[in-house]
Parts: sequence; C-alpha cells; structure tokens
Amino acid sequence: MSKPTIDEAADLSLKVVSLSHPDSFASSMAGDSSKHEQLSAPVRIIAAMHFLPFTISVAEETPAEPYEWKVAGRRGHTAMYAGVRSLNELANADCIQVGWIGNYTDLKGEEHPCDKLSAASRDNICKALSKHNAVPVFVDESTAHGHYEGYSKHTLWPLLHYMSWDDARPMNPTWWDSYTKANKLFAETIDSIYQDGDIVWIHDYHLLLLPELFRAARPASTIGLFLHSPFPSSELFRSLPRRKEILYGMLGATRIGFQTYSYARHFLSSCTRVLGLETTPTGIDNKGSMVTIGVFPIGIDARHVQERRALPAVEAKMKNLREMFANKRIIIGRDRLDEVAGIKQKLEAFEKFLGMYPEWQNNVVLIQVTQPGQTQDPKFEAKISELVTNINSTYGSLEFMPVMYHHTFLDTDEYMALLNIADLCLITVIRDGMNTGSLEFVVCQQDKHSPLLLSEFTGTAGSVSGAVQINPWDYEGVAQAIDTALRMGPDEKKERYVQMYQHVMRHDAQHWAATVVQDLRATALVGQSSAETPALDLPLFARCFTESKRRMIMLDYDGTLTPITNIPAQALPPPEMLEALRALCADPRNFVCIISGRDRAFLELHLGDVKGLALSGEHGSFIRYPDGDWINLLDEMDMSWKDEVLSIFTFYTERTAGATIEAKETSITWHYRNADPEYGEFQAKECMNHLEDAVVSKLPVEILVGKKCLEVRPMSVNKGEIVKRLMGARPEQWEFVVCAGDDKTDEDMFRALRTMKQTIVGGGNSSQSRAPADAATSVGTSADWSLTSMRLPPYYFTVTVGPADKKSAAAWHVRSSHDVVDALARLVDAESSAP
Ligand SMILES: O=P(O)(O)OC[C@H]1O[C@H](O[C@H]2O[C@H](CO)[C@@H](O)[C@H](O)[C@H]2O)[C@H](O)[C@@H](O)[C@@H]1O
Repeated sequence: MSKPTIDEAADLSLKVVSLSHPDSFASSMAGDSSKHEQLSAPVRIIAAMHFLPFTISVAEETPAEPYEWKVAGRRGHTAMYAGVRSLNELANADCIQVGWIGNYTDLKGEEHPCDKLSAASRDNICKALSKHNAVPVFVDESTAHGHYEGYSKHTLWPLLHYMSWDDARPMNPTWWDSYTKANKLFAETIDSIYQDGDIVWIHDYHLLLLPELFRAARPASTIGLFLHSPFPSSELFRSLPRRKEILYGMLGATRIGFQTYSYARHFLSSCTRVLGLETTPTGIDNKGSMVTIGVFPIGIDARHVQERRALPAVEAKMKNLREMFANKRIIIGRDRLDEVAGIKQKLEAFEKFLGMYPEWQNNVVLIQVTQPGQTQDPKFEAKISELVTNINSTYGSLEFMPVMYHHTFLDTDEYMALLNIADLCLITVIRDGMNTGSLEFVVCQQDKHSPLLLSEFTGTAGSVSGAVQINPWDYEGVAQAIDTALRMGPDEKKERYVQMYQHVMRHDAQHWAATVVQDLRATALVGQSSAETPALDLPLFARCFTESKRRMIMLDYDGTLTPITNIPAQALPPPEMLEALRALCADPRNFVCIISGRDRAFLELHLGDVKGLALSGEHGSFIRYPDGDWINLLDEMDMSWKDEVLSIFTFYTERTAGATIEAKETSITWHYRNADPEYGEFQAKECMNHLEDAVVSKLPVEILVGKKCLEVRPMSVNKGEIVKRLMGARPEQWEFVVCAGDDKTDEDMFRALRTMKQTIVGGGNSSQSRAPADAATSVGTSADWSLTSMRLPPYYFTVTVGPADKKSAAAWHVRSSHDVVDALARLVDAESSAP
C-alpha cells in the first residue's frame, strides 16, 4: 500500500471514526479535509526536539567497546512523538528526527552519559539511530544537566506555567551558558545534515535559541518553531532576566506555532513590550522581517489509544476494577505531581463536594494517580499526602477510602481500564499547554459517554466544547459541577460526548503534524516567490565609485546614518560618520546631500559645519546647497493647518504618557516611542483616524507613518522631489548615484531613482535598454534592478537599511546604520588607494 499524502492524513482519522462507530460521525467532518493543499513536491523535514523518542542500551553481543546498540522507544511526549513519527508514513515527506539521546544503559542496567564513549561507539549510535531516521546531538553531561534540569526545567518551565522562582525553584545563572551551548550544539548538528529546501521544525521551550542560531547559519531556511507549553502574559514574561535573548531566539523562526491563540497573543504582546517591535494579530515585524504566528492545537495518537483500550488485558483489568468498586461511582484523575497540575485544588474541591452533598459519601471514589513532576518539591508532595489523609479520615471508614491516591507510573493496561470504566474525569490543572490526558479519556469512553470536567486553564478547553468547563480555584463551583455531572442524563452525556469524540478523532497527532508541515511548506513557497533584496556588494560598490567621475550621494539621516534612539535630540552623528562625510565632500567629483525629516535647525547644528555638504530638511521642504542659504520650497504654502494638527497631537499627548510633539516649521511629528508600546500603537491609530477625518480629508497635507511616530506635512513635497531636483535636468550626467534610507519616506527617493534610471538606460522602456544584458532584465524586482545597475554606468545604488526580506523599492540592503557608515568609509578608502 502506498503512503498517504500529508493531506490524506487528516482523512485517516475519519476512517477510524467510521470503523469504530456504527453511528458514524464521518459525514459531518468530511468537509474540513478538502481545504488542505496537496503536497505535490517531496519535502524533507528536520524535526528538532530535546529528547529523541528513543533510548539506547548496549547490545549483549558487545560487552566491551566499541559497543553495538539496541534502540527502544522512550516514554513520555507521546503526542509529539506520534505526530512527528507519522510524517514518515506520508507520501512526499521524509522526516529526520534530531535530538539528544540522553544516557545509555549498560549490560548491568546502569545508566551512563555518552561523554566517555569511544568515537567508534558513538559512530555506532549514529548508525543504529539512522535506521530510525534519527540523528543524535551529543551534549556533554554537565551541559546537558544545566540545559535540561537547570535552565529548561527550573527557569523556563515555571515561568511559562505562571510560577515564580523561589527557594523551591531557584535560578542558577550558570544554567544560561549550558542552555546556550546546548542550543548551539543542536544548530551545528542540524547544519551538518541540512540541505537546501529542507523544513526545520523545532519543538518546545528547550530550544528557544535554536531558530536564531540556525537562521544565522542558513539565512534562507524555512524554520518552524512550535511551543508545546503555554506562553505567559507579558507582565510575567518580562521578569525573565534573559527575556530579550529568548524572544530574539524565537524570532529567528519563519513561523511560530502555539497551542492556543491566547498563548500567541501573550507572545505578541511580549515582543511589543520587551523588544519594542510592531505586531499585528498574525505576526511580528522583526526589524523588517515578518515572523508569522499560527495556532495548531496538538492532538493525541487516537488510533493507538483506540487499539490499546480494546486489548483483552485491559478487559481483564476492567473486570477487577468493577468488582473492587462495585456500586461506586468512579472519578478518575491522572496528573504530574506539580503545583500547576492542580491536584491540591482537586482534593480541596472533592472534599467540598463530599461535605456539600452528603448523599454521595461512600458512593463516590476519586482515583488519583500521580507521576513525578517536572520540578520535585518535597514540601508540596507532603501537603498532597496530608490532604488525602484528611479527606479519608473525615469521610472514609475501615471498609472504604473516598480517595485512592497512587503516586506511581501506572501500567498502561491499568490506566486504559480506569479510563474505560470511569464515571467522570476531573481535570483541575492550573496551567497546561494542552492536556492530552483529557483527550485519552474521551477516546476510552465510547461505551459510557461519561462527562469530562475540564479546567478552563488548559489549552484543550478551547477545542472540546462538549466538556464541562471549570475554574479549579472555585472549589464550590467544582463541587457543584461534580454533582451535576454525576447526575447527568444519558441524552446530554451523549450529546456532549459526540462533540468531544469527533474533535479528538479528527484532530489527532497525525493531523496536527501534517497540518503544521503543510503550513510551513506554504510559508516557504510564499517566501520563495517574494524576491529578496540582495546585500550591498561592497567590492562592486567601491569599484563602480572609483570608475566614475561624477557622483551623487544622497543619504537619509535617522536610522540610516545614525542609530535610532529613544529621544530624538540624542540621535547625534557618530564621529566616524562625520569623518566619512568630510572626506567625501572634500572631493569635487562628489555631490553629497543629507535628505532628512529633521528641521533645518537640527541639521545645521549637527551637520552644518561639514564643508561642501548639501542639506535638505523636513522631507523636502527646505534645501541648502553647499555654501548657499536655506531655500524654503514651501514659501507660498498656507500653514494654517498646523494649528489644528497641533491641537489634535496635544489631545493625544495629554492622554498618552511618554508621548511628545516635535513641532517643526512645515511639519509636525507626534512621537510615541517612549509610551507604553501597545497603548502607544493603539493611540497612534486613533490619532491617525482623527487626523484623517479632521484635517487630511480637507487640506493638502498628508500623514507619514514613521518609526514610532506620525508626521503631518504638506502633500506637495517629499524626498523623491528633492532627489529629482538634485539630479537636475540632465540626470545622465551622474555616473554613480547612491541613495540610502531606512524609512517609508525614503522609498519616495528609491522610486524616483528607479524611474530615472529606467528612462536613462531604456528610454522609458526597459526592453530598449542600451546594454544587451540589461534588456534581459526588467526593473520589476530589487534583485533584477541591482543587476542592471552594475554593468555599465550610470551605476545606481539604492540601499535600504533593514533585512533582505524588507519590502522596499531599493536594489540593495544593509543591516544597520553602522553598515551604511562602513560602506561610505569603504568608498573613501577605495578612492585613496585608487591608482
Ligand atoms: O528622514 P529622517 O532623517 O530619517 O528623519 C525622520 C524622523 O526622524 C526622527 O525620528 C525618528 O528618530 C528618532 C531618533 O532616533 C526616534 O526617537 C524616533 O522615534 C524616530 O521616529 C525625528 O525626530 C523626526 O523629526 C524625523 O522626521
């Protein structure tokens, strides 16, 4: 039988439903799968996860090194492992799993780190794992400990689950180094197997630096990051000492997936508040690169649970349990022994329930199974035992204990049996990325349709609407809900159950993995179709410069020649920038002009003494040629609109703490960089609407959306007009033209130059270009244009400051204002060393 495609994967779950249920739900679900695109081309996925889903132990036939290895499945993370594994069952998909292999087990059954193994034994590990499509990351013992038990489990995990660090959960600063090192080892391992076109899919909070690290190695790669855990509110997240590093680490991804939209929203808000980045409901503008977010709730391996629950061994256990709890209603709970699992809240609520409804005493048993938690806290464990003892001593007797508490790894058959026979499943977790236990309960309840009481603080709560939602902190509310659920009639039970069952079977782990990969694939295709702006080719830039005799150099100021600062007055020219400008202006073959939004007073003050430098202020309202006076290009313009704009800006300034007004001669700027990031953004939108209604619709002015600012200035001027003026009536006289900018207003300059170059080289029609090579390339994309600029003079270098995927009409890009200054210095050097 051939492998199903990724799209068909969703349909498999339908078949399971229809096979197992005579009153099939399949027809009601059939519509969904059609919306998935076919994966027509083969795709290779590299799935990076902290632990590989395998363990290794020494094979009996090699008692001494070099060892051969036996590979077995690892416990835990069943949903993720099942989803990732299922990708290899799909047509057109090949999935390589990359992760830490952990300790190995020797022939005596003892565990050891892999550090001291010989190279040959390690090679054999790689060979053994390659049969399972897996590649190990070798992390030394100390790094592995600091990374996993340290930073991942004791710093990140509590924070992501809304817990603060305290004596029971201390933070150790050395863990950060291990976390960074382990993430780097992952990046190196993935890099060693990466091929162009691969999709890298990174899992969970152990690897949050990996997207950025891998992006640095492979800038054009498609990287997905999926966070299995919750993401807390930005108010809490910002308490993390390494918050910026973690957020930027994550933003190396092309797309970030979350379990629920509320986790995604918290992440967006953290990017705004902690990093000051602009966000939309679907993504983050990471300095010009869009990182998108998506919501992909994980499912369980429903088919596997389906098979397990029906095994004869499970039936035998069910019989025993029924006998043991004859005439009792059974409430089941299985959780990790962590504070966030809400076991304390569950016991408190159960105690309340027995007190509020005495008729249930002796008739209801809570079977609570716990497994070791992420962070062990003996005080908390003692507290739970004490609560159990209290309830049992208050409401129990020699013959019957209302709480059966088992702190142990439960045998799967026993667990399945419990889920099959339970009359109620009670989940009171305080925070949980998803909660897969509740989904397993649903699969097991095909005969009884028992209700599920589910904490609203689980990721699952948003999707299984058939569950009864509870607030675990409201003990009385939970007690009432238990009573109502135990009395629920068969019709309501079935109605609720059908919804839950449909959801769980349809949205299983396989469906989740296929959906994410499909989505990443679509993202990659979009990325490929939008041309990137090439990085400025410095040798070419310098060569074209030295070859030319008449050169025009036009430069924006803020964000281009100097980095953005919080306070506009503090954005001063760096000394090396002034040095480069002076050197360029000293050469009579160069004409250099700063074209800025700043007013003439600012430009005069900071750049006025650079001999030979031309200045243009307020987005083209003023110009001062070298040794000349300022010319006001808006002399005749009626400026009465300024009063109204000023009063609107004042209105918003008074209501937005941190906002300021910069009143210039022909324009006014409203700055909100120092306001609360989200509120500032919100107020800017409000202010813009207000301006549009009150001023812009009536008067010849326009609003410019700048970097954390709104500017209003007359429509008749813009930086593009200044470029045209400087280039003059014979623009072809300029053999070398460079124009650099970072802002939206600088795009007017790039567009003006693009049109000019088109006119010069192609007589207005690029197909009549004077160079044969040019004829082959249109000026449609940045990449095309950069190529046409380099073959023959005139050489036009339009340069945007930002990442390669920034939307810009410029032909080249550099990453920062430092790079612009370096590029100018390079011209100076090239000139001085030219023959
Ligand atoms: O055309 P430019 O030279 O790029 O000037 C555009 C505006 O830049 C200034 O504001 C921006 O830079 C500030 C300093 O880094 C920063 O604090 C602010 O948030 C940015 O919007 C300037 O204050 C404006 O007058 C210019 O129009």
